[in-house]
Amino acid sequence: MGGEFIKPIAKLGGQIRVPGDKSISHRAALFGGMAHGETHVTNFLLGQDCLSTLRCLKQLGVSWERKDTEVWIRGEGMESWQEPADVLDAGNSGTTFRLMLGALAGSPFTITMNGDESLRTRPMRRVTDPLKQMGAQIMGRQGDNLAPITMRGGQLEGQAFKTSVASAQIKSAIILAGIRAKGETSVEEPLLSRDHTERMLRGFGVDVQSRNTLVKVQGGGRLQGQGVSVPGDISSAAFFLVLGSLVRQGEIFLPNVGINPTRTGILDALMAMGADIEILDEAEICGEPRATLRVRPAQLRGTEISGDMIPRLIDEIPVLAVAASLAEGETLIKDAAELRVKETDRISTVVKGLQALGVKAEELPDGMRIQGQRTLLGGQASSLGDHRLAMAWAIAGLLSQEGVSVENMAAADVSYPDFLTVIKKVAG
Ligand SMILES: O=C(O)C1=C[C@@H](OP(=O)(O)O)[C@@H](O)[C@H](O)C1
Ligand SMILES: C=C(OP(=O)(O)O)C(=O)O
Repeated sequence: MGGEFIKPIAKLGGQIRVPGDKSISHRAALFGGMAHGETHVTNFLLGQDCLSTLRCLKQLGVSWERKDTEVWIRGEGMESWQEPADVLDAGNSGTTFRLMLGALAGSPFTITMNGDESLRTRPMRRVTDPLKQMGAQIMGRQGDNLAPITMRGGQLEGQAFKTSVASAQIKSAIILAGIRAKGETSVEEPLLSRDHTERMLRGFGVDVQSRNTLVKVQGGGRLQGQGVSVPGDISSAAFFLVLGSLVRQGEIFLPNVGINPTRTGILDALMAMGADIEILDEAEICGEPRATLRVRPAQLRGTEISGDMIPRLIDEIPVLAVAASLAEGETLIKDAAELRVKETDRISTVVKGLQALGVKAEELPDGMRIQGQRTLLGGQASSLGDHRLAMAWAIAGLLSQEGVSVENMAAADVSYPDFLTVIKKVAG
């Protein structure tokens, strides 16, 4: 197997400015396209996923301009959206697919949404069912569950939904449809998922009520264009939090990282494992808290990660599993069956990848068990086209004894286009 060879490092230092938050960038672009007036986004993530959202908006007739990480969207309201002449392609992005469906459910025309090979295997009934109940007509493969999915939107009726999984994509799709529905729409989830939609919609002038796991919105709301300053992505910072904790020497500063409490499970988990992470210079801008994170090496110990912690660190589990491999004792991750429906089945792919690197890891139906060890030998690993795996295996390489060759490292472009450049700089 070829791949990108990532060699071990013993020390590192300095400052790493991680790119803009993926969830917040998607929402800034989409809400800007739904709004009236200009939305100016700074620190927009140039990952493939967020570029897919921008492309879909263009196909609907929304005009925007981008210069590096700044985006200007000239919204004319959802009423101005036009039936696209071609299929809307969400690429690898579940967020683009599900949030777009929700936003378009009130549009009186027909769209077809599709995605790449991975996205075409991911479950969509979790959003098509509620949107159908609200009044949209939807057809897709395997009982309207798999892309390509065709929808004819129209008059929607507000409804009260209870979801069986904690998912910000389901919650957001329903709320976005609810803005265009008659009456009240509410979503209650079993555990609190990330709340960027609720926070940002309030900034755009929509009256979104939320209490614990219940969110309500009244139909007929109007979005007003806004300035959105996107914080750095804590899901991207996670790779350096793990690296900085387990490297032998050095200190890293990560400025302007989003620390919304629905996203900081990774900080709680690493600190429970004994990590030396300090949160400095806290500030709140555009309704989203952010801070500088300082990380220093520490002896990590195994822990249990389960329950309401899971939605707060769901995308960080691949790199957390690498941390667990080098912690003292066992780490148990459970209640995380959602990992099976991400870009890959991340329970199976993470466990198999760790095993290939010589780690004792075991797959569980809803998680994994990992035996920590003193050293990680290294070897070969593949991203299997999953961006989070590509980056987790690169971190394993930097922390290994003999290096790791990562097949299809380019998958990282989905959420962190400069990752390899940063790693090479860090590795000297
Ligand atoms: O709403 C979002 O921006 C996201 C929600 C999560 O997915 P689910 O809603 O499927 O849990 C997360 O895994 C994904 O990376 C981004
Ligand atoms: C699951 C992810 O994203 P999405 O669902 O948008 O494809 C992710 O970024 O890890």
